[in-house]
Amino acid sequence: MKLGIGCDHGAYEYKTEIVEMLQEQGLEVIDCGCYDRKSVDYPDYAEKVANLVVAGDVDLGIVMCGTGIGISMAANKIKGIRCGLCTNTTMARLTREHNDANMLALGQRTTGIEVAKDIVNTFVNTEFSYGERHQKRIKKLHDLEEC
Ligand SMILES: O=C(CO)[C@H](O)[C@H](O)[C@H](O)COP(=O)(O)O
Repeated sequence: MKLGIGCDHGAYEYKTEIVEMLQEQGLEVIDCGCYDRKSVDYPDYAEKVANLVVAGDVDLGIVMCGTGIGISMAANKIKGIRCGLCTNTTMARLTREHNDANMLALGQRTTGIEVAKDIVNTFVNTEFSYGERHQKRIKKLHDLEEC
C-alpha cells in the first residue's frame, strides 16, 4: 500500500508522527509537506495529495490541518476525490466501507494523537463494501461533479 500525506502548519506535528508510524508498519509514504511550522495555506497541500490520488500514484491520501475542515473542503473540490473528515474510528471505517473514500482528513487541534493514529490505521485497513446501494450512491457523487 502506498499513501500520499500532507498538512498545513496546524497539523505539522501530527503529520510527522503519523508518517513515522506508517513507515514503521512498512507502508510507502509520499510526504507532500508542509515540512515545518511556518504558516502556509491548506488548499495547496490538499491539492498536492489529491493529485497523487487522482493520478493513481498512491492508493489513498491523508490530509491534516487544525480542524481537518479546510483541508477536506479543498480536497473535495478536486474531481475524483472523496475525502472524509473523521473524528473517530467508526467514521473512518464507514467512510471506507460506504463512501469508498479515497482520502482521509484529520484535525490536530480537535482530535487526540492516539485517536488520530487509530483513525489512520482503521482507514488504511478497511476495504470498500462493494454493494449495489453504495455503488449507486457513489456514482451519484460523481455525477454531481459534472453539474
Ligand atoms: O482550515 C482550517 C480550519 O478549517 C485549519 O484548521 C487551518 O489549519 C487553520 O485555519 C489555520 O489557522 P491559523 O490561525 O492560520 O494557524
